[in-house]
Amino acid sequence: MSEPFPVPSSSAVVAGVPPPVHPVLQALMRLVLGPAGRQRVRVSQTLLSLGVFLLFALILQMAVLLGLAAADRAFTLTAFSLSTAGGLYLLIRSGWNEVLHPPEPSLTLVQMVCAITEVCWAYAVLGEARGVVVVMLIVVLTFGMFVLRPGQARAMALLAGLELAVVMVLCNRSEPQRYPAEVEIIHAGIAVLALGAVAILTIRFGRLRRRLSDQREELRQALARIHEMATRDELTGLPNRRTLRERIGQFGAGQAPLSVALIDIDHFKRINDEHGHPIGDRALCHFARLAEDELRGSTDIVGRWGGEEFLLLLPETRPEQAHACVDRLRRRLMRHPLPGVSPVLVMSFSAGIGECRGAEDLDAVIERADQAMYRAKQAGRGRTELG
Ligand SMILES: Nc1nc2c(ncn2[C@@H]2O[C@H](COP(=O)(O)OP(=O)(O)OP(=O)(O)O)[C@@H](O)[C@H]2O)c(=O)[nH]1
Repeated sequence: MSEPFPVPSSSAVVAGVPPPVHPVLQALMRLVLGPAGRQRVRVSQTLLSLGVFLLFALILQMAVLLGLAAADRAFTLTAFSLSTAGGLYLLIRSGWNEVLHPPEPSLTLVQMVCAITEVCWAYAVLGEARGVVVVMLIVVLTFGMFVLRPGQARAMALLAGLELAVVMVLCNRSEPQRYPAEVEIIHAGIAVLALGAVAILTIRFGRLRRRLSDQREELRQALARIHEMATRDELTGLPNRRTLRERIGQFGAGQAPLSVALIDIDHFKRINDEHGHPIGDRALCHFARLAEDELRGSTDIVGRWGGEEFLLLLPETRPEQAHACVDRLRRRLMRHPLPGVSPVLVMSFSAGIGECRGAEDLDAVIERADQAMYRAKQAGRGRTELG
């Protein structure tokens, strides 16, 4: 007989894989919490606060049974707090929170304002047991500890203090025997202490979170820079030799037709000698931009192989087509001298083309392209040879 619930295998437990969830439980979780993702986290947080208010309703009920609170007042407060918490749950579960308040879809501030109001209201309901209200306010403010910005934390603590003060004064005015001024002063002092401490902690926590998030952003940028440095040629911005080798590896052996063209700028030493090294650098960048422009951006790749050598990877291209492509690039280079250089600097290059044949190692293809390029140099430069 099969197990009613799938039992996790010991290897899954050892590997830290979460045990499988029964499909019925999965469907139930989906119904109550919604699909996985950020919204599910928001829904479960709202559900948690609904749970807290259910407990709160039980405490109120106990207070009624013990004769500490009037049943009608407790009922009104319970109805209000459960309907606001339930309404917020439905609002977030339905996804309307993202439509109504996109900048802060968790509606944390709204939830906290409701909770603070209900807890302060309880102060007027609970009579002799009202001391617990300060503890409840701390619980409410603690909910904001992980999400509120320092300014918001201050505002929430201030709101809690103000609302409590108003309720205290009103209670003292309407029922001075039940809410004597001296007891209210002590309660107010304790509330100021407790709310102040939670607010300070929340503000510090908020600053720490901001620092962490800034550091995470710096780290992300640093990683992007490191990745750029590791994969791109610093001078021309083209993929470097390592990246080219990786891309060649990705093509995989036998995925013909793939042509490889090795290009070497002619008499580059002379350019450096006659115009200076900075102009030589600019000449390499000039070639890089023209080559990028000439190739099919989505499939072809041009990278710097080293020095004044460039490599073209031309997938789905036969050697004759690659030959035509390289010659087009040469003509373009001759039509576009390096701007702002006198006397006019017209560059040319020699190229060798290798074709990937069947399951041949791509290093061997590059080697053939290199030999063909050498032959082009030998034959007088400014030409392309097939390998
Ligand atoms: N400006 C500059 N020059 C470089 C760079 N990398 C390599 N070179 C120079 O490129 C020149 C290449 O010279 P050679 O290998 O003699 O070749 P060539 O002068 O191009 O002659 P052929 O290839 O035979 O046509 C050397 O002087 C290198 O210093 C670079 O990044 N910037």
